Amino acid sequence: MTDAARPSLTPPPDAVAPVRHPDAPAPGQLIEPHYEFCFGCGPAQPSGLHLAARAGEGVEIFAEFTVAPTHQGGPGLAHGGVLVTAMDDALGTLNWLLHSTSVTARLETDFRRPVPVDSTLYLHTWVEAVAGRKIFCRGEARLDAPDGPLALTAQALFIQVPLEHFVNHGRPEDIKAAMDNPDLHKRVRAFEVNP
Ligand SMILES: CCCCCCCCCCCCCC(=O)SCCNC(=O)CCNC(=O)[C@H](O)C(C)(C)COP(=O)(O)OP(=O)(O)OC[C@H]1O[C@@H](n2cnc3c(N)ncnc32)[C@H](O)[C@@H]1OP(=O)(O)O
Repeated sequence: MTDAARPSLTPPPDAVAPVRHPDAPAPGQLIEPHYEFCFGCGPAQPSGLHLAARAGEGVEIFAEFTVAPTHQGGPGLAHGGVLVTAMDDALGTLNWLLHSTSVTARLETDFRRPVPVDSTLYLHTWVEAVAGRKIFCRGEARLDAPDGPLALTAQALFIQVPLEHFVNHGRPEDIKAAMDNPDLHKRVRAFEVNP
């Protein structure tokens, strides 16, 4: 599908190039999960994807995820929704490079080839442009090597939200537990910018 057919995912004429925040993780640095119970990257989520993400040189992320038997859709194949989750998380991790908090408003994914269990998906996501609160991003995922066959491509619109977005909408006991966690406090401070 052409960009013209995806108007809400195409940056408007007044959009600007993304700026890598001066305190963004250095290129090659492993990025800490934003939340230990995140289904995408949280280490405390037993059946989660355990996505491992690194900052790139630009406003970009390189991430890896190995498909486990718990991620199956068809026999021996990754579930499409799981692959979208991996892409969503790798796109969400771009927040660290902009030092903003944003959430997925729209995510369009093209599945280019089946992804078998035990294979590793190499994801690359980047911010294409920013227009006010709107962050236009793209991603691709390749099979078993950073330059392996293309398995997934995606285009997304993220919208910047204040930290209260999470506090106001999350289940209260999880918000309280997260607030009581000093490690999370440290991470949240990195995002203390007003959209
Ligand atoms: C404490 C831990 C901190 C962790 C931080 C890191 C978190 C990382 C998480 C990573 C995890 C992975 C990531 C995840 O999984 S994030 C989880 C999945 N996403 C969500 O739960 C988001 C749910 N949606 C919302 O909360 C609201 O709808 C948002 C906040 C998105 C917008 O509601 P808000 O009331 O604020 O704004 P608005 O409605 O005035 O819209 C503003 C503008 O945007 C345009 N628009 C809106 N939607 C769409 C759309 N679908 N297509 C096209 N355009 C759309 C809209 O037309 C308008 O444009 P314009 O009229 O101005 O031109």
